[in-house]
This record gives sequence, C-alpha cells and structure tokens, in this order.
Amino acid sequence: MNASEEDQRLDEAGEVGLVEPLDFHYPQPFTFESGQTIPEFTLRYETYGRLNADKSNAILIAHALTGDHHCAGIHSLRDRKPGWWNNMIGPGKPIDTKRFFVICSNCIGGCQGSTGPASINPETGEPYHLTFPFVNIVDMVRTQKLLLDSFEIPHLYAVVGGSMGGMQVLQWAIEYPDYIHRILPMATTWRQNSQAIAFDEVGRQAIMQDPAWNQGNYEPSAGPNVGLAIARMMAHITYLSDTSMDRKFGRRRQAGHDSKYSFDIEFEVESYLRYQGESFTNRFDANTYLYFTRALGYFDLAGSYGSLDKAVAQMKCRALVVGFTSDWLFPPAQNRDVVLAMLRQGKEASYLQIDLDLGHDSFLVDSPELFELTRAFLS
Ligand SMILES: CC(=O)SCCNC(=O)CCNC(=O)[C@H](O)C(C)(C)COP(=O)(O)OP(=O)(O)OC[C@H]1O[C@@H](n2cnc3c(N)ncnc32)[C@H](O)[C@@H]1OP(=O)(O)O
Ligand SMILES: N[C@@H](CCO)C(=O)O
Repeated sequence: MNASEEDQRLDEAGEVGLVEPLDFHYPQPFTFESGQTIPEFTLRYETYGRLNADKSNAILIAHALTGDHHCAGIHSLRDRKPGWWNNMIGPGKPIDTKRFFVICSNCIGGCQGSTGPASINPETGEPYHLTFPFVNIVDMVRTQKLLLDSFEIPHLYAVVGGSMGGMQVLQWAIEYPDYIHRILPMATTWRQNSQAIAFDEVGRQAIMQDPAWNQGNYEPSAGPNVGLAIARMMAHITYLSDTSMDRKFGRRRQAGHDSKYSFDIEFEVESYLRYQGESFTNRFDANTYLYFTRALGYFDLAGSYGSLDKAVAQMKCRALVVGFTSDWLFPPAQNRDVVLAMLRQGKEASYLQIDLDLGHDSFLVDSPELFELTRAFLS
C-alpha cells in the first residue's frame, strides 16, 4: 500500500493516523498573572487536518488536568492507544479533520514537553522545581494565544475542552472576545466548589507528605511516586460514579486474592485503583500536579470579574455548554450557570445535559448524543 492509499484507508476509518509532536519556542520573557516571570518558554503541541487558505478553520482543543497535546492519532505503530480524544477528533468524526485544522498544546506548567517545574531554568541551569511561577488558567490561555499567533491565525473557529479544558475555554472567550467564534466547554465549572477544592488538597498533601517530594526538589527518576499514586487513586474515584464503579467491579474479588483477613488487594476495585495510581506515576510529574490543581482552585470567574454575569458579559461568541448528570465533581448546575448568565447578558448560548452514568470523565467516552450535538454546533 503506498502513502496515499494508506491516507485514504485511514480517512475511511475516521483515523488521524501517525502524528508528530512539535515544539513552539517563545524566546522572550513571559509574565504570569501572579507577576512572576520566566525568561522563555516552550509549548509542545500537535495539529491534525489542514489550515485553509484564509486560516478560518482552526479549532483549539484545551486539555484537562492530566491530559496533554496528544489528543488524536498515534505516534508510532507500536502505540497501544491513540490520543485521549481520538473518538472525537478525526476525518468524519464530530471534530472533523477533513474540515477543521485542530491544534492542541500541553499547557504551560505541564510535564509532557511544555515548560514546567521540571524544566531547566536557563538563568540558573537548574530545574525550576518550586521556583516555577504559580500558574493560572489565564496563563494557559495567554501562552496558547502566542502559539496561535505564530501560525498567524486571525481568529479561532472554536475552542473546545472538558474539565480544566473547559475552564480554559471560558477564559478564552473572556480574554480574547474578538478572536473566538464558538465555545464548547463541557464537564466544567466557572469556579470549583469547596468539595472539589478539598479533594485537590488531599491529593497535594499525599504528594507533599511523601519524603521523596523533598520540598519539590527531586530527581525526575526519584520523585514522590507513592504520594502521586495515592493522589491519583483518590482523584480517579472523583472522575467516576458510584453506578459505573459498581457496574464494573461490584464487590468482586480479584482473582488470586480471595483470602480473608489481609490488607493486600482483595477486591477488584482495589487492584484497579492501584493500577491507575501506579501507571499515572509513569506519565506525570508531581510538581505539575501541585501547580495545576492550584490553578483549578484559583479559577473563579465571579471573583476575577465581580460576578459571573460580568465575566460572561465580555464574551462575543456562541456557546454550547455540556453538563453530565452523573458528574458530581463539576455538577451539571455549574455548567448550566454559565449558560443562564450568558442568556441574562443577551448572549447566544445553549445548555446540553447528557444523561450518562459514568461520572465526570463522561466527556471522554463514546456518547452518540455528545458527538451528534458537537457536530451540529460546529457546522
Ligand atoms: C481530557 C484529558 O485531557 S484526558 C487526560 C488523561 N486521561 C484520563 O485522565 C482518563 C482517565 N480516566 C479513565 O481512564 C476513565 O476510567 C475512563 C472512563 C475515561 C476510561 O474508561 P475505560 O476505557 O473503560 O478504562 P478503565 O477505567 O476501565 O481503565 C482501563 C485500565 O484499567 C485496567 N484495569 C481494569 N480492571 C483492572 C483490575 N481489576 N486491576 C488492574 N487493572 C485493571 C485495564 O487493564 C486498563 O489498563 P490500560 O489503561 O493500561 O489499558
Ligand atoms: N480524567 C481527566 C479529567 C480530570 O478532570 C484528567 O485526569 O485529566
């Protein structure tokens, strides 16, 4: 099969195919919302589809807390899994790469190739660790804008994202109102409630109480993996639902672990969580986890702009906001609030509530309703 036949086969299968991560380097100082400055930064990103002649078909994808720039396609034929939103993005898929130029970057402060706490500070030759500036959602957005400026993209057709990605989407529409045509935030919030902030604090404490954390000064190969794994185990429960966990695991015993009276793995769900925790330590940096969960907590559109209404009053785009009935982390009402405020402010906004019982991570799984409405909203 030659290259064009292979492209056609992937096209028919709705697959993006092989993709390559790229680096955008910004060689000048960047000052964060906190007032702290770094001398330069890099954002790792990927693109799918083609930018059209007038550069009017660009869609930005914003990732969630532990996501990254790799949201579709594969890096190598040996990859076990494609990018994290491969069901949503591709030829003929809801975010159709036959029509749109899709771009996604690893956020500033991240650990998948973008500049973050594990990066070397060029001024000292040492890793930033905790000298890295505090990151806010608005910093993620402003650095993404610099990336898009490098493509000379005059405006975005849409910004799409779930959870922390949804916060970035909302911030984009406020920060650059003339640049954005449509927003599609989902499973998100305009500010975390106390319970969500509390869960993040437990995760941070698990990391910071691990002696290997060492005030943030650890070698990449010897980080606080025990604390990071516990943080992920706890957080992962908040991404699921009672119903979905019960359906998947119930009270089933893990094969080979059916002895009574032990603190070893007994139930399948325990094995599952330990796996989720351990595998997370292979792909994520503990300090980035601290910084990003702080960014989630600091995000407060009402606090920053006086009220939610005043915040959304600045938007000029159309919005479709999606909440999931079983999302108890960022409950549907917190998504609907954004639409109600937009409508009060005379904006064009719709709210879609999807009845899925998979919890907060519902936005990541196959959902015909979400796919159909995403396609319709973008057309
Ligand atoms: C938006 C973003 O930026 S994405 C960010 C990065 N991605 C995420 O955070 C996704 C995390 N969330 C999940 O994985 C969510 O569970 C879902 C709902 C989205 C995925 O659901 P599913 O595809 O059904 O995966 P599931 O939750 O069953 O986990 C499967 C994994 O658990 C493992 N597993 C399942 N049961 C067990 C068990 N009893 N013991 C040990 N491991 C187990 C599987 O082998 C599989 O491993 P793999 O991921 O290495 O293939
Ligand atoms: N499970 C996703 C969503 C969290 O909000 C993540 O880890 O990024």
